[in-house]
Amino acid sequence: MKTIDQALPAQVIRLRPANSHKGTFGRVLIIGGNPQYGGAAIMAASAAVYAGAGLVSVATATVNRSALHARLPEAMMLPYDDPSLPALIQSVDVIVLGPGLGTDATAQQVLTTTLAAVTPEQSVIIDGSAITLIAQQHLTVALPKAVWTPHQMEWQRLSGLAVAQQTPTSNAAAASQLAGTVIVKSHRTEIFTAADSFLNPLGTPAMATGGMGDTLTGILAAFIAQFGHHAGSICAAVYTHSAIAEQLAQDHYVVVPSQLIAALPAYMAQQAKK
Ligand SMILES: NC(=O)C1=CN([C@@H]2O[C@H](COP(=O)(O)OP(=O)(O)OC[C@H]3O[C@@H](n4cnc5c(N)ncnc54)[C@H](O)[C@@H]3O)[C@@H](O)[C@H]2O)[C@@H](O)CC1
Ligand SMILES: Nc1ncnc2c1ncn2[C@@H]1O[C@H](COP(=O)(O)OP(=O)(O)O)[C@@H](O)[C@H]1O
Ligand SMILES: [Mg+2]
Repeated sequence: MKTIDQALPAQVIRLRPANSHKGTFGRVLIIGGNPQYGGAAIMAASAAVYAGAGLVSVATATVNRSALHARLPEAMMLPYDDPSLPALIQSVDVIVLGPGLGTDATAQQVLTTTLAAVTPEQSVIIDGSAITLIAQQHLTVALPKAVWTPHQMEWQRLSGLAVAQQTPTSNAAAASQLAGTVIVKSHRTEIFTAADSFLNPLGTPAMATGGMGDTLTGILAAFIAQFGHHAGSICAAVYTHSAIAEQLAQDHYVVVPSQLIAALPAYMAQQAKK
């Protein structure tokens, strides 16, 4: 397993070309946020906007509309049970499926609609409740550009490996059974691509607070949208999330996801100039 190099974010995060527009930096769609977990979709969308995605939309429960618009006017919104969801899905480059989606019948319907609408060219980050639903039903997801982001409990559900059995070797074997890339999140996150595996050397217990993983999905989506779907972008996104948290944790007991999100543009400008 390779350790992610501290020079990687500067290699991946580039200065923006002068001749560019919002379309240059990719279209991201966040699908999640039921009436109980609207904040998860808002944090994922905020992270995508602040990490530089060109256009960000959110498909979420209707009740979250005002909160989303008040908190993040840059994002567009569609109710996740709207009949035009498949058309919206097909118009974007990167989809985040699952933060705060929940596991009830509505969530199941949204999952089914989304998996039927996505194409193999699209990057799909599968997180949170979507992982739990897919694991419960033993669904096979054959998307080559899937990026799975389970925490250890979600990974237990998906892989069948109890948390105590989640060693790098057994994680790699289980990850190879899934299409795409698997990010097994823990205090030292591991990343498994088809060809390689990587260890994130950063991260702090100040990150152990609800919404931190929702935030990672937005950063991943924005990095893939801007810098391409490859191991470098994915590892740089994971590293950036933890690097900013470590900086903030020097003088903050807990790193609040919204605070990490607000720090993204400055961190990225610094890396782009290197
Ligand atoms: N503000 C919000 O709206 C929030 C919504 N959330 C959403 O709530 C839904 C349920 O997710 P949960 O993760 O809470 O529930 P899960 O049922 O998936 O996880 C249950 C528990 O697993 C335990 N656990 C063991 N090892 C862990 C590890 N390494 N990392 C994280 N947890 C570990 C934790 O105690 C956690 O509460 C997801 O859709 C998620 O996106 C959460 O992200 C929390 C914040
Ligand atoms: N003690 C810790 N040390 C390092 N990183 C942590 C620690 N606790 C949590 N994290 C990171 O925070 C994120 C938590 O993700 P997740 O549990 O999905 O959060 P949520 O679903 O509440 O948004 C992961 O990226 C994980 O690696
Ligand atoms: Mg999570």
